[in-house]
Amino acid sequence: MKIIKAKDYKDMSRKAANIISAQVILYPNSVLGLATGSSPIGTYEQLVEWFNKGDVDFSGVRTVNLDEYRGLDGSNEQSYRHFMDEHLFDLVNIDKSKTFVPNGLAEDPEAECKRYDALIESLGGIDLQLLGIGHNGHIGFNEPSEAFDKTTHLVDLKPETIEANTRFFGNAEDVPKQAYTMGIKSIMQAKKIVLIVSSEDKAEILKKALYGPVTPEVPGSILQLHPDLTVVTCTT
Ligand SMILES: N[C@@H]1[C@@H](O)[C@H](O)[C@@H](COP(=O)(O)O)O[C@@H]1O
Repeated sequence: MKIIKAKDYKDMSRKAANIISAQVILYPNSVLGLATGSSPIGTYEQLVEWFNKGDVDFSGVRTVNLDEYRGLDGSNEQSYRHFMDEHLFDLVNIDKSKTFVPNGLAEDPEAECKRYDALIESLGGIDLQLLGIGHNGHIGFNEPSEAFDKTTHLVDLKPETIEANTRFFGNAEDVPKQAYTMGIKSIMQAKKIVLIVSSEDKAEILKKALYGPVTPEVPGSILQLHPDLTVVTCTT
C-alpha cells in the first residue's frame, strides 16, 4: 500500500487526477472504474482542465461506475449516471456509449446484477478503480455486513448512509433506500486502486480500514489485501 499525503482537497484531487491521467496516457483504451460522491468531484474537475488543455485524450477510454440508486432514471439529477455526465462525461471527448452505470430502473434486479458482472468481464476487468469511502467504511455501496459480497448486488442502504446522502436530496425520505453496487470481487480484481479520502471526519474510519482487522464489518478493510493500492488523503 502506498499512502500519498496531500495538503488539502485541491492537492488530493490533483494527485489523484495525475494517477488517472498517467493511466490514460500510457494505456488509451483503459477501463476506468469510477466513483461518485463529493470526494471525486475535484479529481474530475482537474481531469477536465487537463483535457481542455489537450493533455489527456479520453476517446479510447471505457468506464464502469461502482453503483447506482435503485428507482432513479439516468436523467434524474440525483442519479449517479447524471452525476457522471455532469462532472465528467459531457465535458470530455469520451464515447458515452462506452460508459456504464448500473440501470437503476431495471425491472429484474437479479438479471441486472448478472448483466453488470458480465459486462465488467466482457471489458476485460478494470484497469484502475477510483474509490471513496463512506463513514461506516463502505466502498461503492458495499455496506458493513457479515460477509463480503463478491458480485454486483442490490443493497438495502444503512440508515447512516441514507443520512449522509440526504445532503444531496434535501430530505431523508427522498433518498432511495436501495442501490445497486459492484461487488468486492470486481473492485479487488481491478489492477490498480486509488482511494481518495478528504474529510477530517473520515480519519478514524480510514485508520480502521487501513490498519484494523480485515472484516466485512468495515468493507474498506479488504483493500489491505490489494497488491496495488494507492491512498491519497489530506486527513491527518
Ligand atoms: N456510493 C457512494 C460511495 O461510492 C462514496 O465513496 C461514498 C462517500 O461519499 P463522499 O465522497 O460524498 O463522502 O458515498 C456514497 O455512498
